[in-house]
Amino acid sequence: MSRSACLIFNPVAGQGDPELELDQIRSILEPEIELDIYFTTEEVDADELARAAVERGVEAIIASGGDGTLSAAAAAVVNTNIPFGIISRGTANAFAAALTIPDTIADACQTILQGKTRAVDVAYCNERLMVLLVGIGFEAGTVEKADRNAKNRLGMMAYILAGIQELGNLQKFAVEIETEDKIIQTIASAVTVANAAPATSVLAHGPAGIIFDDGLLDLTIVAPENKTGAIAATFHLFQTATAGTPVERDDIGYLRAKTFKITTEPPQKVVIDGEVVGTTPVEINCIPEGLRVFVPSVAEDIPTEKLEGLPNLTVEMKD
Ligand SMILES: Nc1ncnc2c1ncn2[C@@H]1O[C@H](COP(=O)(O)OP(=O)(O)OP(=O)(O)O)[C@@H](O)[C@H]1O
Repeated sequence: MSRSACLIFNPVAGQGDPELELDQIRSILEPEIELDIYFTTEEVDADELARAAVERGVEAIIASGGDGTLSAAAAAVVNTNIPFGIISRGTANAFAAALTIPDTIADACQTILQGKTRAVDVAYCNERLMVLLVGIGFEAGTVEKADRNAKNRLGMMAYILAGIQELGNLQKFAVEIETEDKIIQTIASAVTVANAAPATSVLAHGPAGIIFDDGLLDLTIVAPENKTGAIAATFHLFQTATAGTPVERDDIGYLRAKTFKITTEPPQKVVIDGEVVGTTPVEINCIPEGLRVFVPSVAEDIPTEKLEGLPNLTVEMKD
């Protein structure tokens, strides 16, 4: 056995049985990787454990928990060049979906065993790390309503129901957005700045695709007139995010930049990678290739050919 890693494990994440899940991780990884295992507690979070691991000079850091655990651990690993492994066991698992990493324990462990890494961008939002996205306005209410209890009872449905409830409270705010080369002022209900985003984070999907290693961030402004408009806008975002096409509604706008300074009137709550962490104003700066992540060695490319299933199909390969 020549490889070693620090495994940071959140024993209360998700809705599974943590003992069984840890056994499964150990049974797959330990034949090849010597694991030094640390548990998060209410007092000691993944960030603190990962910082200590970086100081010990570990070969790799693997975090296992929900998006909160993964984001906290990643904060300590940024700009260290230490490879970072992700084993998602949370409710939303947006991290894995956005970075195209498998979200089952078995496949996530295989990805780490394969050993292939890829440099991905990250960003700092008011000095706090963001790997996925920052949500201003609408998203905070959704995250606050989907608390630990609701997630334990309902899983992913907790977020969906909270989102529907929040549509009833839709608030508008004045926003000023400053990039490297422009200043924009408008009225919005949600502003989302994404480095990487799963298709389920519909409010981030104004542009056709969010690329997590292009050195840029994508900002989407959603500004519906009323609740009916909000439902129509959300549905349109859902359709375009799924199809990978840009939005085409007057009440949704988007732009791409390295840096965003955002102020709102009145101040709005800010959600970073799924956690409510303060209020506007925010300054968000992209850190190109700041995190080295274990990724599947076979990229999950969109297939360019599909023939099987066609009637009376024959395929003859030419010399
Ligand atoms: N041993 C523990 N006991 C109680 N709380 C813990 C413990 N370890 C971590 N936590 C808390 O768990 C939260 C992070 O949970 P995490 O995001 O990993 O899982 P989740 O909430 O199930 O997933 P998701 O973010 O996908 O909804 C943090 O607030 C952290 O303080």
